[in-house]
Amino acid sequence: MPQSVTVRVPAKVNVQLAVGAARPDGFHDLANVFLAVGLYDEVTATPAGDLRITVSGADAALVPLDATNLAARAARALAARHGREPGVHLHIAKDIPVAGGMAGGSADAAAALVACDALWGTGASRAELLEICAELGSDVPFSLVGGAALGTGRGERLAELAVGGEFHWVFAAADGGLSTPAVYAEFDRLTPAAPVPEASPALLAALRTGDAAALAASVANDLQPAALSLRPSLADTLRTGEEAGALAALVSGSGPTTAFLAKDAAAATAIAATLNASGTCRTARVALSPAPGAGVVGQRGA
Ligand SMILES: C[C@](O)(CO)[C@H](O)COP(=O)(O)OP(=O)(O)OC[C@H]1O[C@@H](n2ccc(N)nc2=O)[C@H](O)[C@@H]1O
Ligand SMILES: Nc1ncnc2c1ncn2[C@@H]1O[C@H](COP(=O)(O)OP(=O)(O)OP(=O)(O)O)[C@@H](O)[C@H]1O
Repeated sequence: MPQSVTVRVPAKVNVQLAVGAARPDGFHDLANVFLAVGLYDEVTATPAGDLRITVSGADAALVPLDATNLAARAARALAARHGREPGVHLHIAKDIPVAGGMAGGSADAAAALVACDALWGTGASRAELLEICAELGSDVPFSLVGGAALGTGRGERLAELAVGGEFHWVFAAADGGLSTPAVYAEFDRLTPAAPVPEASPALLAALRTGDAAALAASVANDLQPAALSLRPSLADTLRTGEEAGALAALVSGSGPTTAFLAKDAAAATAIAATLNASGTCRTARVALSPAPGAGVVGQRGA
C-alpha cells in the first residue's frame, strides 16, 4: 500500500444552466453545461485506523470535519462497496470557495474516491467510480471527468464536450455562501412554469471553436435571478466586472461566486484588479479553462 496519494481536482463554472420544473423527487431536470476551471483543491489520503478529515486553506473553518463531509462520505461509499473498513486520513488543501456555487464539496468527494481507490488498491472501474459519484451528488461526476460536459437528468448524466481553445476567467468570491436547495426553491417561486431545459447549439459551437466572444453571447444561468433575489448585492459585483471590460458576467451555478469571461489573460488580470479594489467582493482571482478532472498528482511509497 502507498504511504500517501495526493489527488488534484478542479472547480467548475456552469456556462449554461437551463433548469426545468421541480420533479416529484424534489430535483430539477437540467441542461447543465459544465466547464472545469483551474482553481483546485488537493486531497491527500494516508492510511489510518479510522476515517479522519483535516482541512487547510483560508476557508477551512467553514468545512465540516464530521461524517457529513462529502470526502468522508465518498471514502465510506467506496469502502462499503469493497467490503473494507474506511481507515484513511484525508487532508483537504482547500482553495475552491466554500458554498460558492463552484462545486467545492463535490470536487473533494471525487478526489477522495480517486485517492482512496489508489491508496487501497481497490481497482474500481471508471464506471463504478462514476456510479458512486452520482450517488454522492449531482455535481460529483463532473468533478471526476473535468474538461467540459453536458449534464442531463439532475446533472449527473454526462456527455463529454470538445473544447477548441482556452478561456480566461475571473472569479469573485463573496462573503458568506448560498444554500443550493434554497436557490432552487427560490427558482421555483420565481418560475411557476419552467420550460423543458435544452442545451443551446450556439453555446456548444462556441465551446467547440474556442471562441470567447461567441461563448459570452450565449452563456445563461437560469438560477441567476434566484441567486440575485436572495443576494441583491451580487448585481453590484456583476456590474463592476462588466464595466471593467468582461465579455460576460454571470453568477456561477447557485452562487454567490460571480464569474467573468475575459478576452485574454491581460484583460482577466485587469478585471480582477478592478474587482479587488471595488469592495464589491471578498476576493477576485483569475483562472483558465478547461482544466482536467480529478487525477493523482503525487504518490509516496510502494
Ligand atoms: C447548482 C449546481 O451546482 C449546478 O451544477 C447543481 O445543480 C447542484 O448540484 P449539487 O450541489 O451536487 O446538488 P445535490 O447535492 O445533488 O443536491 C442538493 C440539493 O439541490 C437541489 N437540486 C440539485 C440538483 C438538481 N438537478 N436539482 C435540484 O433541485 C435539491 O434541492 C437537492 O436536494
Ligand atoms: N469537502 C467539503 N468542502 C466544502 N463544503 C463541504 C464539504 N463537505 C461538505 N460540505 C458542506 O457543503 C456545503 C456546500 O459546500 P460546497 O463548497 O460544496 O458548495 P457549492 O460549491 O455551492 O456546491 P455546488 O456548486 O455543487 O452547489 C458547505 O456549506 C458545507 O457545509
